[in-house]
Amino acid sequence: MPMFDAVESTTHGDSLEGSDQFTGFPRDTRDLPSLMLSSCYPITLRFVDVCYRLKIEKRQKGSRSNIRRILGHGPTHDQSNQTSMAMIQERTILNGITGMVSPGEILAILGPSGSGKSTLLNALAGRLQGPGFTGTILANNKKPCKQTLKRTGFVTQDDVLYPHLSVRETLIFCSLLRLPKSLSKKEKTLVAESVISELGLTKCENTIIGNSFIRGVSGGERKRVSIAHEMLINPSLLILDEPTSGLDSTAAHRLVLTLNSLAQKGKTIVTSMHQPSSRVYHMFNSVLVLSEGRCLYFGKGSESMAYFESVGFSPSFPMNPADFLLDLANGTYALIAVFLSLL
Ligand SMILES: Nc1ncnc2c1ncn2[C@@H]1O[C@H](COP(=O)(O)OP(=O)(O)OP(=O)(O)O)[C@@H](O)[C@H]1O
Repeated sequence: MPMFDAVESTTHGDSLEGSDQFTGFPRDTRDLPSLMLSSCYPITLRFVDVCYRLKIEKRQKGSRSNIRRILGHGPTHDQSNQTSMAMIQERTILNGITGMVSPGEILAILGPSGSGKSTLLNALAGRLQGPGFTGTILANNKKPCKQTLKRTGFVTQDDVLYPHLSVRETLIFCSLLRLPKSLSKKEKTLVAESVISELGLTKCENTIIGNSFIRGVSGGERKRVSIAHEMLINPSLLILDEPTSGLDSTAAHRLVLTLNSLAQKGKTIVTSMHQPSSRVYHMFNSVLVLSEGRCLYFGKGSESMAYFESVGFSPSFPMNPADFLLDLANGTYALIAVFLSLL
């Protein structure tokens, strides 16, 4: 891809000649803003057999005594003995998830609530550790190193932004905090301004963020600010947890168009999504459908319907592929349980 020309020679290395180790920004910052959004170090992300198991304490009679404790009526001796009879149960949150996504592509993780989307995104971002986590995650065929993790932007479901700052103040403030010391204050401000323009936030740059008590930017603009916040570090891999939740179909479409334009610039994008419209669905290069922690489908979004038709599942009338996949993942079709048990 032409936009990778600047880094082609270091495709699998972790040193970017002539650029900052932290951000991949060019050291020569004369044309910093435009360069920062157009060049990035390509990351191909592969994940193989990702599993996550949790040990969960299942209390047999504890819930009642817990309520009594909250209400200030401490448990009796007998009840406290019952509480201690807790059973440890193992729960599988992710079960053998495999897939990959390349620079320039959007991988969408679809699935009903509780199917493991956020857990998988956390795993891909290197935020999931502990004995319950197994499997392999590779960035450019290597275990992600510190530099790769620094080039990973993670937009969480619940963004934490300062309600009293304007969009512009928020991004300049974050830019001053997050960008390396090698850049001057003026350069950091330029980076923030360029991100504001890239994310289509110019119109509301002087509006305060706000919260449920103070009126501020709209829900869609707020999501864009969260993405802009991560864009400040010029990530090669951008992971987003439900970036369209709470948005209407048009705002969601606009936001995914923005993600698409970021992907076109060579970024690798992984996003979870609850209920994409069909026009949003068609913008995904690949789709991974989760159902109770298992992978129901991984492949091109455009081929999912043909695949399910080939194994005996097809809707009785034309419908949005995303709705159909979610119906399948929710077990709406009786035979899907049998199909899942064969996976
Ligand atoms: N640390 C934890 N302790 C107990 N249960 C957990 C933990 N982490 C995840 N889970 C459970 O794992 C399941 C998957 O959670 P996850 O947040 O990944 O789902 P999700 O698909 O992102 O859901 P949503 O769309 O509602 O955000 C849920 O049932 C959740 O309760």
